[in-house]
Amino acid sequence: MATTATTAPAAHRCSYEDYEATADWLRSQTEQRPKVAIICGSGLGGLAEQLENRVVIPYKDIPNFPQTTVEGHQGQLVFGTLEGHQCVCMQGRFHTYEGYDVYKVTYPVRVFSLLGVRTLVVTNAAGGLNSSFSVGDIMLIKDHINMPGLVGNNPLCGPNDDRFGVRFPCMSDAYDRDLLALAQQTAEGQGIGAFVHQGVYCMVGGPTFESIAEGRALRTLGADAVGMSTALEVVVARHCGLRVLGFSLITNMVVTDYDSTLKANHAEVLDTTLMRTQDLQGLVRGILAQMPVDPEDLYK
Ligand SMILES: O=P(O)(O)O[C@@H]1C[C@H](O)[C@@H](CO)O1
Ligand SMILES: Nc1nc2[nH]cnc2c(=O)[nH]1
Repeated sequence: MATTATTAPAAHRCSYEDYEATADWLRSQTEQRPKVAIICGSGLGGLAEQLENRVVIPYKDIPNFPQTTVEGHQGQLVFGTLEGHQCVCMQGRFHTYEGYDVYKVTYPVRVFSLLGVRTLVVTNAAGGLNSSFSVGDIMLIKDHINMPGLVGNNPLCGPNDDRFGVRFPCMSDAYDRDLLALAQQTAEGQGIGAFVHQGVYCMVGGPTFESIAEGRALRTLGADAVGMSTALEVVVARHCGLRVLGFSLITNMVVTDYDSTLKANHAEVLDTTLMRTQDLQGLVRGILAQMPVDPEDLYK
């Protein structure tokens, strides 16, 4: 009998023991015990270079880890300290368009949770849909539209493992409002508020960029930016109780006009990340510098 995304065969899902085996192996490679995980988007891996006392572990050496296949994603975990926080950075993430299922794409998030991570910072490169945005703007993600999840391709499909979280997790609070406010305030303090906005990120499957009709439809749905990642990771992070802070770098404007001759392409995406990577790194550092090391102390 044919299987659908909602009834993925158990073999495609990962067991608690798989996640634990990976977490145990990572613990055996470093004494660092990160509380913050950072997933770096396309061309945005430079943030991991900022860590002090770095321990670098290639994905190919990590049990059960997938490999990155996309240009701009290096394929290694970097442990280290940033602004006083013990962090683990994914220099390269996984996407469903690479052929990975939603369980593999989100595999690292549950491993991070088992390692003791409490806060997840996600970054991505995205196409701008909001006509007031410009290329090079930074969007603080205040909400998402999880397009794969809405049609049943959700990493929480299948039997629920209560050791991670509840069967029906809430997503109306997916992006931590206190961290969002701190990010906005930090951006203003750093004098970059003019190109930092808040907005809704829509995840689509890719790897095609949007047709004009698709771009228009997503804008009508309420998306301010569109990309091919992040929402699945955030769903799994919220399921296991992590706080989430998300950033989209607007690397191109989605074409929504039949008279336009612009054509989205990955080279342009990577070029724009070069232009803004320092600002984004500075912003993340500025936020971490003001964030209490113990998340329980946040805003006490
Ligand atoms: O990993 P992210 O979401 O930053 O990567 C975006 C989406 C595609 O992977 C790629 C398209 O250029 O950039
Ligand atoms: N889907 C999608 N992903 C992107 N990632 C960077 N730019 C884009 C875009 O225009 N569309």
